[in-house]
Amino acid sequence: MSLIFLVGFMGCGKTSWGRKLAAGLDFTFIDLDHKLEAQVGTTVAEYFATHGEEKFRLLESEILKTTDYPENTVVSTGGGLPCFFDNMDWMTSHGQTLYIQLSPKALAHRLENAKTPRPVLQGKKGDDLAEFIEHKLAEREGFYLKATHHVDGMSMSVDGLKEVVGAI
Ligand SMILES: Nc1ncnc2c1ncn2[C@@H]1O[C@H](COP(=O)(O)OP(=O)(O)O)[C@@H](O)[C@H]1O
Ligand SMILES: O=C(O)C1=C[C@@H](OP(=O)(O)O)[C@@H](O)[C@H](O)C1
Ligand SMILES: [Mg+2]
Repeated sequence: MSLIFLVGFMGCGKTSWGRKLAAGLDFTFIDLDHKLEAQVGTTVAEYFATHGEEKFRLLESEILKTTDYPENTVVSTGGGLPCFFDNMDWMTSHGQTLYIQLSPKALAHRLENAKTPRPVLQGKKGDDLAEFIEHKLAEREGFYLKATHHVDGMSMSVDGLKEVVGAI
């Protein structure tokens, strides 16, 4: 049973790399935000707006822990998931965890241009966004660093990721 959880800040590439890595390994791909959206029938942003962050955190944790994962699966998590409850410990005890590390500057650049709205960012732009990311990443990175493997988000490739997974 190989279960690989991708963790990291919003915009580091968990969803896009997760899909590519799963295809490269011939694994199943699950994005927990997509799973939540399918379950509640709205987008993450709409769910936040209607029910608030606290309910979202409870639901994403429940989905993480109750999903019936197929044998070989790459799981992309939401950027906040490792930082709530015992979610990070749960992932490290149920599979391998891989932190996609990116600088606040690179994250700000991606999130400024991202199509999917991130409610946690509250529509921030420019310097406000950059400052917010720096603080939020500092707050969250201790959780991400608990991951068993760390990869540089700027110099990633599917083959490089496969090598890391092979080593696992
Ligand atoms: N390797 C990359 N280089 C540049 N931009 C990227 C790369 N991977 C993802 N992006 C962009 O960054 C944004 C966030 O990617 P996504 O996979 O949704 O990240 P996450 O799931 O970690 O929030 C998207 O707009 C995507 O197009
Ligand atoms: O960092 C966060 O708190 C969040 C990250 C999002 O996922 P991505 O990291 O895939 O953007 C999504 O779960 C939600 O908007 C909250
Ligand atoms: Mg994502």
